[in-house]
Amino acid sequence: MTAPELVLTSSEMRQADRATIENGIPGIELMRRAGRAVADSAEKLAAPGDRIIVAAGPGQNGGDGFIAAALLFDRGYQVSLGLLGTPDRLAGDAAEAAKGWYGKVERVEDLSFHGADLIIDALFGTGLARDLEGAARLAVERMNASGRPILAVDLPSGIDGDSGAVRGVAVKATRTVTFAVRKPCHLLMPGRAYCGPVEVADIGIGGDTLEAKGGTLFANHATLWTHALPRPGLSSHKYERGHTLVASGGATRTGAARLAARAALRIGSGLVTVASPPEALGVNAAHLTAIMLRGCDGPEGLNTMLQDQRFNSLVLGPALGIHAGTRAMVAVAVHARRSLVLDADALTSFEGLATELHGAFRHAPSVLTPHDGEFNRLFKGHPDLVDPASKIERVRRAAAYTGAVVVLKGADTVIAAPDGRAAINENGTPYLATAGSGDTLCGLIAGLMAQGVPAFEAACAGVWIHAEAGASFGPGLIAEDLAELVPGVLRDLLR
Ligand SMILES: NC(=O)C1=CN([C@@H]2O[C@H](COP(=O)(O)OP(=O)(O)OC[C@H]3O[C@@H](n4cnc5c(N)ncnc54)[C@H](OP(=O)(O)O)[C@@H]3O)[C@@H](O)[C@H]2O)[C@@H](O)CC1
Ligand SMILES: Nc1ncnc2c1ncn2[C@@H]1O[C@H](COP(=O)(O)OP(=O)(O)O)[C@@H](O)[C@H]1O
Ligand SMILES: [K+]
Repeated sequence: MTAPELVLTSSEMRQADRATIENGIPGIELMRRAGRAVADSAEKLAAPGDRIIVAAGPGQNGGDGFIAAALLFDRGYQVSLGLLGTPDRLAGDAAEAAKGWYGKVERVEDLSFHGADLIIDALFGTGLARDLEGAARLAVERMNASGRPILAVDLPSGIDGDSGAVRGVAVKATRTVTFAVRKPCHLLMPGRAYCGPVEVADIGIGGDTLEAKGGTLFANHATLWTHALPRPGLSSHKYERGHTLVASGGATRTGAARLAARAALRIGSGLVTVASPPEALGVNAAHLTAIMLRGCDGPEGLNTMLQDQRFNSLVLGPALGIHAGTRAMVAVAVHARRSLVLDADALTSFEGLATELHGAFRHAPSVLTPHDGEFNRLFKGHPDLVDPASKIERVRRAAAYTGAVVVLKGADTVIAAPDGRAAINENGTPYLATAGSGDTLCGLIAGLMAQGVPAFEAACAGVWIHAEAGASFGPGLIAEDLAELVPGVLRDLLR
């Protein structure tokens, strides 16, 4: 089976780099391999003899640029190179690499990018330390304005490697070639949108080293969780496949719960029940067939229902109402120690009250699924959770704080577990931004947990399957479609 795809932060990558050097591959050799990968990648974007302009920065990213420039010159291209700063500032391997470039070292300010068939952006990589200003900023703006194809070395200059944020201004790359593994900025927004297709070049940093220095952050693909997906055996009966309970809102707010319930059933929960306030029983009954329905009056009603141990997975939040009653229902669910997914109103009801959720979810598999707005409302007053620039860091901290797996939704949904594991999702589509889409996601995750899938794997699988279903449909997608598309996605996964 293919291993999960590791993603390393800038500092983890530096450690892997150092360990590789200590194990006997000199830094300059790693840089030569990186530069060769850049040259090889450039050839895919250029025609023989094309004019290639390299913009090199003052660090090792610039060093990669010098190596690539020399190789491309040897391969018959017309190559010019401009440096940001002066050659005497180059140090270490970058200074060594610069010695292999026999052409003129121009000032990056003097380069005319309009004349290029291809630009190689080797200004900054993982060492970017602050916003771009002055000559650096101007160089990036001029590259972008040229309209010429740009190959980014490691990452587009101006993008923060760990957060994917734009530090003032950033190169809009046509393609990016990175080394050993992808970095967070290749998957997180807005960085992902600046990279173009990302090529990962093997420069001889071993899998064991990458695993040892990273090992907790992944791209969210099936390789991460497919082993945990339920596969019913020949003699399985529905009671072995779990019973998901979804709490419904009042008479005019019932659709969200039914969307979640339908998704839980489609993902394989053996039974699904909607727990409905008495006044909404009629509306719910008119719309449910395979899904069961029970009257449930607030927190006490939920408490009574949960005496039945067969309800092993719960969804609370979609259209439940923002008030103390919802908080009380969450308390009942937490006390009952069932698998739990909390979304929407169940999260917003704790606005400003996040301390009540501190460590609350440690004792049972639990998943919180906020979007940015819900996340910021829930954790406002906790700058350590809302302020970090990196979405991965925010989600990891929220997971550690609450004891739940946290799914921070968006175009770059990040899933993190209290133990530090995290995954970034990238197979979504903007068509998923439609009313009720999040409710469906809750149901998928709860339905997987009902079948015994651990919380982190259930959250990662739920997010991926949800996104895959949405992407397979495309324009015109509405939330009702999503659950119906799940069987097709599952069929491919379980094949
Ligand atoms: N890891 C690996 O396995 C391998 C890594 N390799 C390559 O190394 C790259 C990382 O190299 P790196 O650490 O030297 O950092 P890099 O991105 O060149 O930038 C640092 C320089 O920029 C400067 N600077 C920073 N911000 C600035 C700003 N806003 N405006 C202006 N200046 C600014 C900063 O100067 P200072 O902050 O000191 O003023 C420093 O001089 C990596 O991306 C990959 O391409 C490969 O060669 C081989 C294998
Ligand atoms: N641009 C996008 N690309 C990919 N997925 C997206 C995008 N925008 C939203 N989504 C996904 O759509 C879903 C929307 O959920 P949510 O915001 O809770 O909506 P609702 O409350 O209407 O159900 C989330 O799973 C989110 O990750
Ligand atoms: K770069």
